[in-house]
Amino acid sequence: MLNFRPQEKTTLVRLSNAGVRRNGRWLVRGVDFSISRGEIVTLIGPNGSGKSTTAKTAIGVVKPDEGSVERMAGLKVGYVPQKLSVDWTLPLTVERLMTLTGALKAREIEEALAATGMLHMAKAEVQHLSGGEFQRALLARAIARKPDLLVLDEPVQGVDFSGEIALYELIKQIRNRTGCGILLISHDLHIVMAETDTVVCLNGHVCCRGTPQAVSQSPEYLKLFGRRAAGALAVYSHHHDHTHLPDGRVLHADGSIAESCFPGDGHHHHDGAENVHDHDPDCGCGHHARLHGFGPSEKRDA
Ligand SMILES: Nc1ncnc2c1ncn2[C@@H]1O[C@H](COP(=O)(O)OP(=O)(O)OP(=O)(O)O)[C@@H](O)[C@H]1O
Repeated sequence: MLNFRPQEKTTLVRLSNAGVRRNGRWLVRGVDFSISRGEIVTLIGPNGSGKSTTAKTAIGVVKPDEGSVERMAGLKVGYVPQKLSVDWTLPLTVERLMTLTGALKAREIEEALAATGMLHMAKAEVQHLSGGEFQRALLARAIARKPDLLVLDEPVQGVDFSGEIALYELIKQIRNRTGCGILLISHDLHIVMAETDTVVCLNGHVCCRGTPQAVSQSPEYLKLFGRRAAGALAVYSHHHDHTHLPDGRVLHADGSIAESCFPGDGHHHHDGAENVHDHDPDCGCGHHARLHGFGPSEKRDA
């Protein structure tokens, strides 16, 4: 059930040509995208491609060294980082985890835990939670202050496939109920939430972007995981034709090495005609995405 008015297209955050440089190396460069209220943007990319850096830049934890980041005035962010610095040797209940970074009213804690299906575990020790329960507890903490933008850095880490589907379902429900914008970081290059409006693939810069669309039905997949799984996940498959070396230089498919990688640098090849070029045709990056959606034929409750 959609409780917010989707026509409200308020831009929450906009990155324009944003770049972050550390120790003489560009961690990310030329990043352009925006997130509006009710929108889901997913960042994908190989390890070290700059996903977390980009997310931190979007919320203001990291300042861009070039380009700009605009945020809606008074933007409230709920952030679930990739790693938590918590002393796991100390006892910590789910309830206490909720207030580690700031006070919350009992009612706010209760509502957030209920929304993530964790109310019955309020008194449970965090150390004993399963991977899926732990991620739900972190989600509860992030939504408790009713953020305009929810930033989730790998929210399905340590969660099995069924748990992953359930978590994506929950994230979708939170978006539908509150109308917040969601910036998701996916550790998986191939699987993103089907509800994602825009997938931004990073590899030190924006390689490509696209909309995960349901274009096919896989009987094996549906048999294995059921129809609900088909509605929750889509596959976004593509490849990179260059690798970013540890020193920041770029190794291209033809073996040549360049200082940086930008559209029109002449080091990218184009795929065969069978690929669907679903990203910005002007990007010129030479990366092409093919979407194999395991799509639902039925209309979802978005
Ligand atoms: N503060 C920093 N100073 C120097 N280098 C950094 C800093 N933060 C990140 N890096 C480097 O920047 C690159 C991008 O890191 P980032 O964590 O953004 O990538 P990622 O795509 O999120 O990676 P992963 O999938 O492994 O989590 C990495 O090579 C990382 O070592």
